[in-house]
Amino acid sequence: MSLGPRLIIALDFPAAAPALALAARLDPRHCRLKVGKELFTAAGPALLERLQARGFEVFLDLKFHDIPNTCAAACRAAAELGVWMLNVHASGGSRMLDAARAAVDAASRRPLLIAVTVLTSQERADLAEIGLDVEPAQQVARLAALAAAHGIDGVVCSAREASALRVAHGAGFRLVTPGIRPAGADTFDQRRVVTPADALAAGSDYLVIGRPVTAAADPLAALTALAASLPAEPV
Ligand SMILES: O=C(O)c1cc(=O)[nH]c(=O)n1[C@@H]1O[C@H](COP(=O)(O)O)[C@@H](O)[C@H]1O
Repeated sequence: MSLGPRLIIALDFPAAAPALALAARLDPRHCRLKVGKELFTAAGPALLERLQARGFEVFLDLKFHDIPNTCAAACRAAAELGVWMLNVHASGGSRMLDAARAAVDAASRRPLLIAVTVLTSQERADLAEIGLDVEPAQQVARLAALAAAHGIDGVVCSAREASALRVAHGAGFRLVTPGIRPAGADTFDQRRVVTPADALAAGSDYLVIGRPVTAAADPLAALTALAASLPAEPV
């Protein structure tokens, strides 16, 4: 099974213009694009249409987390935008996951439905603060098992957890890993970071990369260097 381009560039921009400007320098054969809360709130579905018209597959990262009915309706609306992938929070629980899955299953072009486990910006102390006295890896394993049991296509996690999840859930379970940082790069607010090559070696299917590319003085050069640090795309 070909997974297509493994790199997903996070277009975390405040408006359509800088996002389109970067997309114009990228090749849909080499990467996919992620549109998240900031850009989608600012630019809306029209931007998705423009990116998709340029041949990009889009991960719409709105991390829905709500009562089952509301979450399912949001997933239905997102699927109608023709996106390749969308996500919900696994911690919304099994009834929410079932409702989200039923909504995407009914779509004419079914997107991949991915569940966010523990945000890559969180470490043990962040979980303790919200009443979870566990290591992130343990909570990720729990939430991934819940997602898998409810027919979700995969999870967002740190690549630190990827090898254990690959063993637990097998080859078809998509592992989407943000918190990717080339060695020595600024981690910013991320905590569970992994280098691009280590993330792939650990079994990540897709590497989500934002600021190491988008905040670089020359984003294209940063992306080229990053891609060069990886083994050739498997086909
Ligand atoms: O769902 C996501 O994409 C996501 C989940 C997560 O646990 N951590 C995480 O960083 N993300 C997103 O991945 C991107 C990472 O961006 P950088 O930290 O700039 O590389 C951001 O757009 C985040 O919203």
